[in-house]
Amino acid sequence: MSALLQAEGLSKSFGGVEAVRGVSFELDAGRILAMIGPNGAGKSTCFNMLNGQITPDAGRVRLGGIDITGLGPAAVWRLGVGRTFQITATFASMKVRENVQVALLSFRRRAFSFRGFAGAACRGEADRLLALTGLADQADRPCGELAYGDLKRLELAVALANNPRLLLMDEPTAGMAARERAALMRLAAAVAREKNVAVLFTEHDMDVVFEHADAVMVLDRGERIAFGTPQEVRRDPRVRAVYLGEGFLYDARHREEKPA
Ligand SMILES: Nc1ncnc2c1ncn2[C@@H]1O[C@H](COP(=O)(O)OP(=O)(O)OP(=O)(O)O)[C@@H](O)[C@H]1O
Repeated sequence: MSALLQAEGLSKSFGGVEAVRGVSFELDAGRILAMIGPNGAGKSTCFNMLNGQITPDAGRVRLGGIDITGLGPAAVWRLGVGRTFQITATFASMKVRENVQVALLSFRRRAFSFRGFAGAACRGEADRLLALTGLADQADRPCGELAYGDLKRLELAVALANNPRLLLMDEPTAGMAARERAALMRLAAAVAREKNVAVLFTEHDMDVVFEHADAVMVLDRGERIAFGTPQEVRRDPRVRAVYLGEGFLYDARHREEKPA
């Protein structure tokens, strides 16, 4: 059986800059893939080609065997690609539950009005998503009052509203304290397994990457330079060269990797 997500030879240039060059990879349902690389490696451009924000110059993207290359973000979202953003994207004045309801209504193409928000629409389903993401007891609070970690959970609940088969998470733990980071990624991993959702995330925190990803893809200057299990990638000489001098290969959790 073919993989849920198949990216084949993706390329994109901006003027003279080749942001992504011939990147291919596959991702199965229920698996978690981290995409890492130094600043400017092409991670965001790759992400944007997967969710339809950018049309590749070359290459194809297939989801469940269907070619989605060149479709816009709304069409890609409808086909089952959810996305969380680096900057939290919720409506501050609305309640937590209402934010999820709006996402659910939007997916069902049902009309809603901000002034006369019905309150009852999709309420049960919204509450199920809030329970799944550990926010049941915050459902009636305005989003503007939430702690940052809870806002990120809410983003995850909103991203799950279209029942995605693939979830794209752009630096999901940016700005969070270490304990919160681990909790959010444990949650994302649990959701991936429970709902058989494939997760692709970009991340600068290597502890998060090595602890939560099933596989890691490394980009450098637009090219894929490594793909494998966290252990394989950590040992890869090209990856080591790219990250030379950065502590992540030798951090406290992987003492066995520390050079003598
Ligand atoms: N819209 C754009 N116009 C011009 N150049 C761009 C555009 N988007 C990206 N680039 C360039 O393409 C290259 C790859 O950028 P991209 O943002 O994809 O990298 P990244 O790995 O996500 O970086 P970071 O970790 O800093 O977010 C960079 O050289 C960047 O300057």
